[in-house]
Amino acid sequence: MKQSFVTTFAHAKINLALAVLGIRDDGYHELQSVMQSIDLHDVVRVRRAGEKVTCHCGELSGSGNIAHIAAELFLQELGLSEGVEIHIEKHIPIQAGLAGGSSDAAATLRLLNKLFDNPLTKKTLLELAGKCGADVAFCLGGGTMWAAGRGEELDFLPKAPCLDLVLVKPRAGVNTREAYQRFDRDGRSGFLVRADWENALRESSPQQIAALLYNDLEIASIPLVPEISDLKQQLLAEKCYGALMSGSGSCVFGIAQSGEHARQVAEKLKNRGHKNVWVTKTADHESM
Ligand SMILES: C[C@@](CO)(OP(=O)(O)O)[C@H](O)COP(=O)(O)OP(=O)(O)OC[C@H]1O[C@@H](n2ccc(N)nc2=O)[C@H](O)[C@@H]1O
Ligand SMILES: Nc1ncnc2c1ncn2[C@@H]1O[C@H](COP(=O)(O)OP(=O)(O)O)[C@@H](O)[C@H]1O
Repeated sequence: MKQSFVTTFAHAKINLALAVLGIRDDGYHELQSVMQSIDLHDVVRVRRAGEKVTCHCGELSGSGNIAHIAAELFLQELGLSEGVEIHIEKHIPIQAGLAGGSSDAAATLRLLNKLFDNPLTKKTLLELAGKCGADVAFCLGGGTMWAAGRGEELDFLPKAPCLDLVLVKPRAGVNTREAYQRFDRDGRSGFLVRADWENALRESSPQQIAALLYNDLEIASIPLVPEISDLKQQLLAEKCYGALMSGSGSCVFGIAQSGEHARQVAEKLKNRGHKNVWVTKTADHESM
């Protein structure tokens, strides 16, 4: 008898703020970040099937998919030799700084734990997530989080208010490793004041949040994809409260004044020939 699927949404994230403090001995960078889940999501379905892991995800199918890697790690941790089948419906753009792959990996870990009757603790799931990638731990629960270390040391922040967002992605993406390499060459480290973020989030003020938007990787990614700078200016010219590149890019988000304003800005960008435009909003933390 065929086993049935379990399904979940894998939410994208934006970095409302990202400071790169410096390079570590392991080659990774020490970060401070305010990470925020958004409504834009992939759909991930998993079921027990066969003796191997299979991952179906259009052009990203196969063992290189980060969700496939996550499933292997999960089964290995439990010493299981059975297989699982993963299906991913992609909606999150790739190489956008929105953690689409990381979120698919996190969703796979969540689903597998459910499918196998919760054999792994939250702590073990976070450890497995850390082995998949720096952003995967955040994507396990999402919400509004303070991230430190490589991005995997997480702490709750006051929940962000509902922010109406316009996302726009240039045709070209940015390879995360390349952005960090560029940062090492040309970048300058800033830092975030956590108390300022806590205040702005507690005030639930989109304007105050917009005033604190910050990303040390922008300066590294703009020479790779110059359109980032232009898109940011367009979002600001359309009276978004603030605009910023997310993560290592190349996606840029604008905090709109309302849902209606976000739709109007998105329409204008589309009319100017920008194809990859989304209207979305912030999403809440989900329990694991
Ligand atoms: C920049 C950020 C900000 O949230 O997001 P994205 O733009 O990828 O979404 C993250 O730091 C990306 O996290 P993630 O995409 O999970 O990184 P990984 O797969 O672990 O690593 C990809 C590459 O980025 C570099 N990297 C990543 C994280 C970090 N703290 N320092 C790094 O130097 C690694 O050296 C590696 O070559
Ligand atoms: N499930 C997945 N979804 C998206 N990209 C994936 C996935 N699995 C592996 N990848 C690879 O990871 C790379 C970066 O993934 P993505 O999530 O788009 O990055 P980022 O958030 O760093 O911009 C992609 O270019 C792709 O080759």
